Amino acid sequence: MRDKVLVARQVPDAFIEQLKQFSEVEVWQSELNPMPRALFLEKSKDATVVITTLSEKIDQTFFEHAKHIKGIVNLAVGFDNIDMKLATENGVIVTNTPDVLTETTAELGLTLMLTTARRIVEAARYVQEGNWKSWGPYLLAGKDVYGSVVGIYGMGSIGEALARRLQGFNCKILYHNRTRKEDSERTLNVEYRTLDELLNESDFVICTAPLTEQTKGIFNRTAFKQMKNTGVFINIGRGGHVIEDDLIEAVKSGEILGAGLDVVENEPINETHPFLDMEQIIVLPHIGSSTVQTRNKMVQLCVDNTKKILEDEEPITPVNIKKT
Ligand SMILES: NC(=O)C1=CN([C@@H]2O[C@H](COP(=O)(O)OP(=O)(O)OC[C@H]3O[C@@H](n4cnc5c(N)ncnc54)[C@H](O)[C@@H]3O)[C@@H](O)[C@H]2O)C=CC1
Ligand SMILES: CC(=O)C(=O)O
Repeated sequence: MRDKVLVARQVPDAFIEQLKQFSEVEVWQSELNPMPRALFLEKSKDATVVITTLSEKIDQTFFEHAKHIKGIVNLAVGFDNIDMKLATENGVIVTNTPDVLTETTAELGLTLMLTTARRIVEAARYVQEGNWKSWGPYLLAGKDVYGSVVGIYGMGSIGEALARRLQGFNCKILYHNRTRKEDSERTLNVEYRTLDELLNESDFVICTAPLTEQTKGIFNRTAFKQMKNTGVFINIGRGGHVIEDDLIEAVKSGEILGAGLDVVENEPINETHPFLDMEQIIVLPHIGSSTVQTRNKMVQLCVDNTKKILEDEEPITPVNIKKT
């Protein structure tokens, strides 16, 4: 019998055709809505590989259902949806999609900085709503990215790609990372700081770290208090890095100027979320990697990783188990 691959998010047909060349395939037919949890668990029962997104939680319940599972192929570089300890204990290979999305996500990070600093969303809405009758409130509202001090929290692939872009804006670039990166300091002209120093000194603080037990809730009341009153917080990491009530309080009380968020804690949010009442908080619907070219590269990498796992070969981008 052929192995079954369960694809939990609709992807272009050409990729499904590739998968069908070496496996049975079941696909959740919606690009927009995640596969319902009960259905995902049911369909995982006879799957050898599942191709997942951040919506699919891979936990104890999953492993109780997916008795034949060999690989979890995550359509994302972040894998905080997966209990890695359990996966490894169960001998299950996990793969992700590093590198192919780095430049696109950094580009979105820079876009979000510029958008937030120059208040592009509110200014465009002001015109759309027919309010541009005289030189309005946005004439004196912007903040320069050019020449500013930018603190990058998490100097990995995306952090470095962002640093390269910010050089063109003549920024002083500070970073905080789990381990100090002396090579990057030399090649990218970035300076290491403790997190406290980074928060104190930066005009923009941008989070590009993975969500882990150590980074969860790191942007909280204490952190925002350390930032400049004119400081802007940008998050392209994960919503879980931020205590959202503390961010709202920090912006309302003027402890920081504003925030641009590509990610929030419970995605998607609806119009009742308090962020959406606040002009100085811009929220995007988690589109860091969302260009057609990059999403296609991510899916192709998932197909290639799946094939390797089914052929008992080392996958291209494993997160945990390496064959010796
Ligand atoms: N908004 C979006 O659409 C996207 C968001 N992401 C997020 O960005 C994250 C980073 O992606 P990459 O740069 O490709 O990963 P990466 O693994 O290349 O870089 C992560 C960096 O964070 C550092 N780090 C880990 N724990 C830390 C800690 N406790 N304190 C300080 N630094 C720490 C690591 O040492 C590493 O340098 C992903 O895990 C994901 O959560 C990634 C892609 C798209
Ligand atoms: C899309 C995303 O958030 C990731 O690749 O981690």
